[in-house]
Amino acid sequence: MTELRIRAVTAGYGRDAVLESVDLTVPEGTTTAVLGGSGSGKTTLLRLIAGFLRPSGGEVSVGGRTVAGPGVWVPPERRGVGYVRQEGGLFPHLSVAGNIAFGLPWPRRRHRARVLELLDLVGLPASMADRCPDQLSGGQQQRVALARALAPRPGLILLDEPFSALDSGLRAATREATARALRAAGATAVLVTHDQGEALSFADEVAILGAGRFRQVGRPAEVYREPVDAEVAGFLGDAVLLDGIASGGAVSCVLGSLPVQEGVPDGHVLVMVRPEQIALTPAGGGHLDATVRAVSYFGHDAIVELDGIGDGIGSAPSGTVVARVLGQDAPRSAERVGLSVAGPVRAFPVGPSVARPLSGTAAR
Ligand SMILES: Nc1ncnc2c1ncn2[C@@H]1O[C@H](COP(=O)(O)OP(=O)(O)OP(=O)(O)O)[C@@H](O)[C@H]1O
Repeated sequence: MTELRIRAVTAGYGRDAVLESVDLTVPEGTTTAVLGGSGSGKTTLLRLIAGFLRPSGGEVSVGGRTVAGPGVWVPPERRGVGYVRQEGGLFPHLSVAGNIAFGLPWPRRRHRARVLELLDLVGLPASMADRCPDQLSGGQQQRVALARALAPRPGLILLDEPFSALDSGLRAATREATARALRAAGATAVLVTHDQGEALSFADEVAILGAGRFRQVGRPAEVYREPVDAEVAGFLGDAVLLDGIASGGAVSCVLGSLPVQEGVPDGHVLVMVRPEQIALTPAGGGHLDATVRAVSYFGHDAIVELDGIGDGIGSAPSGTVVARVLGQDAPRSAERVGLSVAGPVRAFPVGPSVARPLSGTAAR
């Protein structure tokens, strides 16, 4: 089992630093998902850990051994790190067994039993061993790529958006098979993804990368419920953002007076409410009434845009407040409904010099 530690690492291409003095620890046997926008440096981070890129400062250690740092450089093949790419990258001219065996050290490449064990680990039947990659579905190919990466028993596995090319059903099944295989192998893993649901459901910890550094690292429920700022909140899921005034443990905003999470100083704040915190009732049955402006129906749930909300501070004629409800409970457009908010809500202090109109927006 292997811990990954990254300390004050700066890296990039030429003179352009993509990562600036970043720190990250992935405890042994756990998975951290790195979430960030396109171009934020997720792949650069994996290349740095794998040894395909040298840092210009800082230190990377794998299993307590420094693999990159001042005066130290361990080449990729000697780091004991597995890498699974977005497209799997199987060798088309080798069978499934040949691809997996390629990941084994030379003397063991003929060990059929180990190949079959690895197929089983990633949830594929032994009968697939002699197929060619083009006779497999995308999800099966990704599982073979994972088996190949796990073959030499690396302590650390890097997964670079390995599910993103798969359709949603296959994606979920492949993700679950991967999580099971990683647990069974006891591997430490770093998953890079654009998909917040994937990051929150797959990993023990989520690390949000932006502007060259980690903006927040924490357990999924912690980063979802207690994001450090509005931008991170928007990265992790839908967020209704409202101007408000905090005072004595409550905030006043267009949704009324709401209990606020601890530690928010009195004053002007940006209030964050997750859409599922807003419950809809028949008109007159909640704290406030509102009018349904539009409904986006997804089957299992629906997003309901609301306006005409009762008298909070600064009623928000141009802002958007959205609620997430069960699909079967979705109201109709133009219907008048009641709403109430399950607190406490999150709020971010706003500097006194920042003059903002009181309004509401939905970061999606
Ligand atoms: N080989 C390279 N040479 C120069 N610049 C590069 C190179 N590879 C990546 N970059 C730049 O580094 C930045 C980070 O790229 P990176 O691929 O790490 O981002 P990412 O978060 O993985 O993006 P995406 O989600 O779109 O894959 C981008 O601005 C990119 O243009």
